[in-house]
Amino acid sequence: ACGRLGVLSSRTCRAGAGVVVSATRSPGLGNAGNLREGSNLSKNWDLSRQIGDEHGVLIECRDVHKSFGDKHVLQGVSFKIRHGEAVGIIGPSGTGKSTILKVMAGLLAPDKGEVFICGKKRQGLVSDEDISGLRIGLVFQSAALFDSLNVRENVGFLLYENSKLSEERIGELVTETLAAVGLKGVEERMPSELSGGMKKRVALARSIINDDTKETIEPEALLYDEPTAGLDPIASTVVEDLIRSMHVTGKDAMGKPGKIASYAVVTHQHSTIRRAVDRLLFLHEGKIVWEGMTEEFTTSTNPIVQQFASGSLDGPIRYF
Ligand SMILES: Nc1ncnc2c1ncn2[C@@H]1O[C@H](COP(=O)(O)OP(=O)(O)OP(=O)(O)O)[C@@H](O)[C@H]1O
Repeated sequence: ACGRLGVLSSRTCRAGAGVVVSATRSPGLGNAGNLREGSNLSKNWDLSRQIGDEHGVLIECRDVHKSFGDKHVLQGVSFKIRHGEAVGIIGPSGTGKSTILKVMAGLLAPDKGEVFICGKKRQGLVSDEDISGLRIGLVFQSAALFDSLNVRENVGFLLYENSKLSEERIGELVTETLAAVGLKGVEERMPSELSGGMKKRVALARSIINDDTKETIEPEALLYDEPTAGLDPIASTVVEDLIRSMHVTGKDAMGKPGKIASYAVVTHQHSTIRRAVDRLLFLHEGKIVWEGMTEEFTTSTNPIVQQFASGSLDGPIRYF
């Protein structure tokens, strides 16, 4: 056991709610990417400057492979996420979307290929590295709150376990962070007393809370695994807007500027694609088969994208 709450091993404490990895800070850059589709994109971005350009790249996966037993899940996945980007990762079930998030977060090591964080090649897993520089938070699909801890202990978990802050200061930070995600007066509630949407917001608060006495404070990249799964349309909108509001381009529930430099969202929900992301990566059979801006998703002529966008049973994607 580790820390004041004493419920998990120290390794789990570090790699659990908010993953923190080593890297250096990088300068800002607007939305961009190695865009394979998109005739009218050049009016928005100087592509000749940005394609192949390493400037502003926070996370890069290069030819990443990952197998579980004889299942070759990731079969050469390559992409870049730049500073300022809001990226969606979509694709059929079981195609490896959660797996690539865990690889990016440093919770899973690729069998082959590399992950670069701000241009620096990651060696090993996040728990083996020093904590400094770019922080990557992973918000799990299930919200993954600890059932035996109340909201305050869940949100403050990493600080109770790993920081030297007083309990009083952690309590204040928890309240401030809950307010940033639009929650008030729920600190002493147990997870079982919250709705699904509230649980997701508590999980978001846990991934953005910071020890404000440390030099490197907030996570700069957040990875969300199906943040709106199982929510009704209105609760989904609340979470989608919250994700946007925490981005550098948005304002949080308290009207303060967002602090998250970039984020990636795995989702199956059209509303989340439309509302919370700007650029999409389509993963199918272990590879990125399409990249494009969100508005191109419904107009793409790529048969895989067309089938996925329409939900048709006819097309290259087969489940049975
Ligand atoms: N730790 C593991 N051990 C064994 N198999 C695994 C493990 N993690 C994932 N898999 C398998 O890898 C494949 C990809 O899983 P993953 O969760 O990444 O897919 P996904 O695209 O996120 O799916 P969904 O959209 O249904 O959530 C699945 O077949 C899954 O069963």
